Amino acid sequence: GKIIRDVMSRGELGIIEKGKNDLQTEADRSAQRCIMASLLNQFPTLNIIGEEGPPSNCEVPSDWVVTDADTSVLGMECPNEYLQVSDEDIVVWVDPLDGTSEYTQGLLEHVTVLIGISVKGKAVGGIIHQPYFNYKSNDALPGRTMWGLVGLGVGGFTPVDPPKNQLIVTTTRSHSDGLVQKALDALSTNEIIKVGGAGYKVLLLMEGKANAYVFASRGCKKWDTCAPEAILTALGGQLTDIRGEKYSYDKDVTFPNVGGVFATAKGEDHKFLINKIPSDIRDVLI
Ligand SMILES: Nc1ncnc2c1ncn2[C@@H]1O[C@H](COP(=O)(O)O)[C@@H](O)[C@H]1OP(=O)(O)O
Ligand SMILES: [Mg+2]
Ligand SMILES: [Mg+2]
Ligand SMILES: [Mg+2]
Repeated sequence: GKIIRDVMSRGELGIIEKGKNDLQTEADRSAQRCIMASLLNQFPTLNIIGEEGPPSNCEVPSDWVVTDADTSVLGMECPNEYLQVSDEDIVVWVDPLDGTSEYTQGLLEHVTVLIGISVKGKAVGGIIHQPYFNYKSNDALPGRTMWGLVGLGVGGFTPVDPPKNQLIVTTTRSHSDGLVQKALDALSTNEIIKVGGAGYKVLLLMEGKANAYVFASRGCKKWDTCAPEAILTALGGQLTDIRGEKYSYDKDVTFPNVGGVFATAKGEDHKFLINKIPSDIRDVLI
C-alpha cells in the first residue's frame, strides 16, 4: 500500500497500455514485485500467479521484503479442513493493484491490493488491502487490511448486513458495454453504484452498501475474484459467474472469467437474482 501511495505522490505513474482499456502503472509493477518477493522469500516453492506476469525479476530493495506477520491472526485455530493441505494444492492469486483505471484518474478509494489463496481450486483465503482508506482524514493512518478464511471468519473490518427490501447493485464504471447494461436492466434495480475494481465492489457488499455485484463481461480475471470471493464466502455471501457456476482457481485454469461475475451479499438469494438474467444474455458469456 505504501509503494502504491509513494508512486502516486511522486507523480510519475509510468503508464503502459497492455491492451484496450487495460493499463499498467509503475505502482502495479512495483507492488507485484514486493508481494512476489515477500511470499517467495518465505515459501520458495509456492505457486503464485500475478496479474503483471511471472516473477522474473524479484530483485527488490531489501525494505520491500515483508517478513513480519499478523500475530493476532496466527494465534487463531486453523480449521481442521486445512491441516492436511500440501503445497501443491495451493495457488496464490495476486492482483497488486485492482482498479488501475481509477488509480490513474485519482479515484483512490476504489484501489485495492488483492491476494487470494486457493486450495484444490477453491477460493478459501483472501486479503484485501485498501491503501487509501481514510486518506482524507488527518487523524488516522491511511489504509486498512481485511482478511477472510472460509471456515474461520473475517477480520479487519466490521461487516454490515445488506440493505433490506431493495436491490442495490454495484457494477463497473470503466469497462461497461451493451451486454453489461442489458444484464443490469433485467434486474430492475432500485439503485446502481458504479465504482472501480472487483475488490472495492465486494467491500460494498460486505459493508452494507449493496446487495449484489453484477458484471456481464469477460473482463475480470482469476486474480480479480479469488481474494474477494474467499472473503465474501467466509462471511456467508457468494461469488459465481452469471449462470451461478463457481470458478476454479487451480494452477492450470485460464485467466479470464469468461462467464462474468455475479456476487451477492450474505443473506441474499443468489439463485433467485441470477434467474432474473435472461438466458440470451447468459448464453453469450460461455
Ligand atoms: N476489459 C478489461 N480489461 C482489463 N481488466 C479488466 C477489464 N474489465 C475488468 N478488468 C479488471 O477487473 C477489475 C474490475 O473491473 P471494473 O473496475 O471494470 O468493474 C478492473 O479494475 C480490472 O482489474 P485491474 O484494475 O487490476 O486491471
Ligand atoms: Mg490490470
Ligand atoms: Mg484487478
Ligand atoms: Mg490489477
